[in-house]
Amino acid sequence: MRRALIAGNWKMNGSREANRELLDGIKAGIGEVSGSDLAVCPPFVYIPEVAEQLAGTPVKWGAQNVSHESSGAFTGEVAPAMVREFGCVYVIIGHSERRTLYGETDEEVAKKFVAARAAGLTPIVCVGETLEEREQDVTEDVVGRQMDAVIAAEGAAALAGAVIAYEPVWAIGTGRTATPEQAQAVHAFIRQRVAAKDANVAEGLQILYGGSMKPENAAELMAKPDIDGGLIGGASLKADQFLAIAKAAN
Ligand SMILES: O=C[C@H](O)COP(=O)(O)O
Repeated sequence: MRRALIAGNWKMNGSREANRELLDGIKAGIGEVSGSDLAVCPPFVYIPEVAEQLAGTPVKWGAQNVSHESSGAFTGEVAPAMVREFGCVYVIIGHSERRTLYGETDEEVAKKFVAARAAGLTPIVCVGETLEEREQDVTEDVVGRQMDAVIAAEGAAALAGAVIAYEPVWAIGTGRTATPEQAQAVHAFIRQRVAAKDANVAEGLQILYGGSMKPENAAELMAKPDIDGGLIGGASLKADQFLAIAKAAN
């Protein structure tokens, strides 16, 4: 039985004050969450303060991106070991905003996956198709290609302990959620893709759904057999909503 993970991707949002308020709210309600693990991924600069505020709580934290390099002349980049030093457990890799707005390729995502693991981080690898790709009926081609790039990097065994997030790009921040059936179909496809290489790893793999997940649709989505939690954007910025999503997995 896979345990659910509810991870908040704060994206480029927050302030020191707003973060404190949000984390205070999460900490106050965490006692009612029993069926899932929780994590938040703030912007880099807030990681040290978030680490202090969450120390000793069951809530883990992570980064939204990392370099595939470990050190050197890479202005503006942050190495995996650096965020690990501040207690990050997770790192989001290959979010569609990174792929679309910053040109990250499948190869780059695969390199970051390798670097993150080498530093002891748990990568949350994002995959997903655009609306145009869904309409052209090439969702499985796109997601399969994105998965294969990661699998090829170090073999399927490297996915043991990693996390995949299926995020249909057309559902991100749009209020338009994939139906539980649409999401389940792609989640099952992802698991199958890994199972073709390593059935045990596939069975244990946490596959999160992301894209306008909110308290109203979380239970229905997570009731599907291959949906093991959520990568939450907008709703992770409100403690009550984030906790309600987490409780939907109880
Ligand atoms: O990483 C999170 C996803 O991009 C989902 O964002 P959203 O919940 O605001 O649609």
